[in-house]
Amino acid sequence: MTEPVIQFKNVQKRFGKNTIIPDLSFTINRGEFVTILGSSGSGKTTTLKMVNGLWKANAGEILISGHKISSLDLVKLRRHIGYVVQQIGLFPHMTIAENIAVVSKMLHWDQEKIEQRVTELLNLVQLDPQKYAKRYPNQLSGGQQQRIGVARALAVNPSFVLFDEPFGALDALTRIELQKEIKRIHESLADKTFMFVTHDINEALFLGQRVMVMHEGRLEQFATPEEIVTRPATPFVRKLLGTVQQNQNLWGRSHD
Ligand SMILES: Nc1ncnc2c1ncn2[C@@H]1O[C@H](COP(=O)(O)OP(=O)(O)OP(=O)(O)O)[C@@H](O)[C@H]1O
Repeated sequence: MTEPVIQFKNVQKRFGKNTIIPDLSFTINRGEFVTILGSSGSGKTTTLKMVNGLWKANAGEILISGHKISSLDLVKLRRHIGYVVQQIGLFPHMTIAENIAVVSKMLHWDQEKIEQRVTELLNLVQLDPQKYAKRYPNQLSGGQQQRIGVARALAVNPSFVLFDEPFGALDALTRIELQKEIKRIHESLADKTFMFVTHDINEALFLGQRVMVMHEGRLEQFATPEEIVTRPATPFVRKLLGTVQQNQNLWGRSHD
């Protein structure tokens, strides 16, 4: 059964005199993994920030689990929303375990429950708790730090997790490894809704059960990867798909 959990209805977003998003409508269902793909400046991050209330829409309506976002307590809302970004901002003076437990501590979970949860999360992101819990962030590789970012975002069991280019700074092999991990994690957690922003078309098509393609604040297509590839809805989507072919051609030529 599909259950709408994130709905945008004719949402408009302006910064000063600039209209960044003129009129955006879409629905995301519980448990979906949606990727947002688009050119730079197309409004992907702005869209994510409207989901967790960091930005307010200038017009239209945003509904979270059926409630108007304007009627929700934003502090409570954000506890139900994990956020993973490229510069994950782990606290350098805190151990990995302490970094993961920041929000649980704020919510006054007891120590035993916190320790159990940290162990569970380190196992989930495939970092041995014995080995990593007491380390500091600068003792981890970039890929391992991103795994901690994912663990921290999941710490208090949020219903939604927003990812903003989390793997953008990683080398290609680590990136592929983490893409597989995040897909596995989504499959292993029932009913978690993931929204994942990326510039990388392969990443978007691999991860998304549906892919939202944005251009200049507009939704060009919102469909399954298969549909996007076989039936691109607009010239922009077609051009985007063409870049994959162009890269393959470049690669082919350099190996002639
Ligand atoms: N706080 C702000 N004040 C003014 N303009 C902003 C602000 N934040 C974003 N913008 C503008 O809104 C537009 C959309 O930005 P946004 O960050 O959502 O794009 P994006 O698709 O995530 O881009 P990128 O992939 O480059 O991160 C850009 O033109 C940007 O300059």
